[in-house]
Amino acid sequence: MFQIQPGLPLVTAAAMRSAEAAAIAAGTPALTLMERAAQAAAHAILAHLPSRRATVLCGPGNNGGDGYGIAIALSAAGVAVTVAADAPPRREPAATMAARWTGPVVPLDAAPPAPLIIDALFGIGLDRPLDSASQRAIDRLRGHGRVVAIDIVSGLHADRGTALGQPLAAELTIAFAAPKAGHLLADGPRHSGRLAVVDIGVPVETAMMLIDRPRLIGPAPDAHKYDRGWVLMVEGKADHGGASSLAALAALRSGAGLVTIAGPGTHLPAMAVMRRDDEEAANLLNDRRLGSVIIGPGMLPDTRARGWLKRLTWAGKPLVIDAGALRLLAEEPVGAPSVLTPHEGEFTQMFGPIGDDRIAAVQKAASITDAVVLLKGPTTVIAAPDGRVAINTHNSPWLATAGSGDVLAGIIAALLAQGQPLFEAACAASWLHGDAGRRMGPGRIADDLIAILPEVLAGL
Ligand SMILES: NC(=O)C1=CN([C@@H]2O[C@H](COP(=O)(O)OP(=O)(O)OC[C@H]3O[C@@H](n4cnc5c(N)ncnc54)[C@H](O)[C@@H]3O)[C@@H](O)[C@H]2O)[C@@H](O)CC1
Ligand SMILES: [K+]
Repeated sequence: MFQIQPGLPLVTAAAMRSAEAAAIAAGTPALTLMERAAQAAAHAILAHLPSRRATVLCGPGNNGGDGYGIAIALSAAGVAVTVAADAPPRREPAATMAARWTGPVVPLDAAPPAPLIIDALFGIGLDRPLDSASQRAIDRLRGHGRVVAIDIVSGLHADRGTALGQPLAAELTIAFAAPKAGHLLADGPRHSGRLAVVDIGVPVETAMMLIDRPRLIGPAPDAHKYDRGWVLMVEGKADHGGASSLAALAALRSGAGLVTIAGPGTHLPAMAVMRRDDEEAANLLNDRRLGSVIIGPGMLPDTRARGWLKRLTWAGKPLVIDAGALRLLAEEPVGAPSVLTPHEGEFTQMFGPIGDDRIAAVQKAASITDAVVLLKGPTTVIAAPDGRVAINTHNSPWLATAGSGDVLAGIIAALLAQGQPLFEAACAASWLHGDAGRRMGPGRIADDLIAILPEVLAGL
């Protein structure tokens, strides 16, 4: 039913450097790349934040070189530009670019406030906290002009998004060739402003992507309810029953044809949901029409949960393992193809502290568990054991509400039951869940997220 778009490629600093090296080896001189970058950035600046006066902060490396190139292009377009730099770059191609600039240059400590401030101090080469001269210039200009960051806000770690110092938050970031992971993680989103990606003729190859809107293909005219996916929800504790109901309903609302709840309770969250006791439900695992299983919402790590995980390992159906069931994985790894959906607390309990490098932490977890791991949070990171990584920023703080995770588990299970591969299902579900969140507002609860899902699907 869904076609998952590959998404926008995302790069680390290392991937960007090898793409650049490949472009240079294929015959494009580094100076040409810098000229293209500067032209494209100046063009974007004139289009998005036109101004008659600008200060360009130029650093010691190629990001600084881009800054000189931008200064040249903006001056040619009639903007009064002052470059602020403590010394011109010494390495090529930045040195050549800087030598072409014949306009005013002042030391960083004298950088004049201007309606437009262009931050070309450091790009993907920043490897330590901002030096004191750069930090002072940034602090002095903060609040004294609209800021455009070149490639990445100076002072953000290109791979982790963590702030190395107190960077100048930008209104617009112009990224070359591809977004960097650092734009989207940790401190990245609140410092980067709008992100404009400009083409400089450097093709990037990467196993990392920014999740994009999935495409919905309606059911075939002769589709049977089983073709639309049959999900089994292993119910949690009766007094946590709400979690299972939310997951079951979310699976139905995101397109599953049929949902069966396994457990001794009596509550049915919708007319279309069937209930079977544990023994009957275990037999369903032999039915080849059963597409996926959710285990964990509302569940305690007890004997029943352990029994189910054993059965599920043996059955081999695609699983969504969430909440209570995650805690059991340390004692009993699950052999079936799985998507694990921990929040930060659960992740830390399972794998130890996340640390600064969120992507590396999730990649490691995927490799240890041989499962797709989806780490929930303001920026969701998903990793597959084969090394693929996806980041989802299409979300909303309204998603931080009780039961929201159960809804996500239900959406993933519906997509798995429809035959989507694990990684793709997790990526698309994360986007759909985020889109529902964006349609929420004050006073809404997880039940409303489910009610919004048809609207989300209709908007695809
Ligand atoms: N990758 C590409 O294909 C292209 C990259 N370009 C630009 O090149 C940039 C990368 O250039 P570089 O590798 O020269 O790196 P940067 O310009 O980001 O900075 C590296 C320089 O800063 C120094 N440095 C690092 N951290 C510091 C700190 N905290 N305090 C003081 N000095 C510090 C380093 O020793 C080095 O001299 C990109 O971000 C982009 O702006 C563009 O010119 C176009 C092509
Ligand atoms: K920069």
